[in-house]
Amino acid sequence: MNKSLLHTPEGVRDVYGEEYARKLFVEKKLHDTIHLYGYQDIQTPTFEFFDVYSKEIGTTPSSQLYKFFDKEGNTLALRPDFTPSCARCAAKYFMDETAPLRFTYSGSTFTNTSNLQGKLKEVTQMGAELMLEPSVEADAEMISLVVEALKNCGLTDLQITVGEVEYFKGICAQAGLNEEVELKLRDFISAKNYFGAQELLEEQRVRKDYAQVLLGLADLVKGTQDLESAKMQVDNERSLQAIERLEALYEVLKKYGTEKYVSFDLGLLNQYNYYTGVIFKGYTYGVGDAIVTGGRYDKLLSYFGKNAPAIGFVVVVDDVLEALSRQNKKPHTGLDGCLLFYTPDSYDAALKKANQLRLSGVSAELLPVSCKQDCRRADLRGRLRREAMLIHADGSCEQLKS
Ligand SMILES: N[C@@H](Cc1c[nH]c[nH+]1)C(=O)O
Repeated sequence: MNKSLLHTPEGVRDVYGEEYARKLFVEKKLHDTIHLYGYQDIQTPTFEFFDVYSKEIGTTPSSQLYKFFDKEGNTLALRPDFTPSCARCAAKYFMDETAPLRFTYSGSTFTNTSNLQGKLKEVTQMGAELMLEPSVEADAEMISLVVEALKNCGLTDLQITVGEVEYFKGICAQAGLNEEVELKLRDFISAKNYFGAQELLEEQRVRKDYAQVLLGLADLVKGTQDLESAKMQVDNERSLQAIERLEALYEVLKKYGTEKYVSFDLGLLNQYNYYTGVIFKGYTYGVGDAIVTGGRYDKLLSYFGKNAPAIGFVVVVDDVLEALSRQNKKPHTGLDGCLLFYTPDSYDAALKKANQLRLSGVSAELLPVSCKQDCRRADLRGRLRREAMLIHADGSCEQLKS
């Protein structure tokens, strides 16, 4: 046998046994919370026409997409991001709808990053999108839902960093930067590469006072009191309105009681270009990257023919699990059911017992006693905690030790 057949490619992995039980548990907790806010499940395809994720849409760069062709010669791409698919789906089935739409979804996303980055190329995401709702109340609902969902999974140390892309865009417009330069600058600022940003601004001969505000973005605000000082730095309407939106958002978050998890950062920018307003990222300790990302995208649906505002988020389920494990908060998933061992003459009694257990909602696996050792070993390997019983012909059960 070719041993290399047992390996998976870089960036994808198997999940089994107790780890998978924990993953399902976390998914259920997230899903239950999202449902409590009235979000309806939707399922979009794992691959779409390439155009759904093209440059104009503003999602993952084309170089990081898994692209392939169908027999008709269409270019297809594996989903790197749920949001464009949801936007397409909403435009297709709810074109004439004017009332708010709430969707939730979960599944894999795929990004073809370099192996050197050591990142998973297939991750499990669960997310929610609130469409046709332009209000600040919608922004607050999304952020508060993120907090509640993560708390429900067992995470307590949470930090939701909130920014507003219009603050940055307002200054860029005032400074006369074209879109290409704006995107470059955004990437430098996101990567906290201030030398790169400075060089770019000098090269573009940006007025000193604008350059100073752009370079100081990350340090500008941490708390709400500082929002006032961020206002003083700018005199363009777009940036001022962005701050006013954050102030209003903070007031609604207080009504939810989630404001203590929130801090503001006007240097928070996202590589996705479809964001048009409030954006946010959620952090906890144990994982370097954000475990949640989201924001407002009021123009994306118009690419699919429907003019409608929207906001949403995704939780990276794999990262939530990693955080829980690093924080020693592995969810307790309870017993995974029973192994019922039978001898050649106790099969009938064992089947009866198994049926009784199943009727009461307990999982029961029937096994010949001859494989007792092997089965226990397999359970141990997957770190499953299952009770084991030997069933005798008279129906009596003998508890087996692991
Ligand atoms: N799809 C975005 C998150 C998001 C959902 N809705 C709005 N934004 C991401 O993958 O980062």
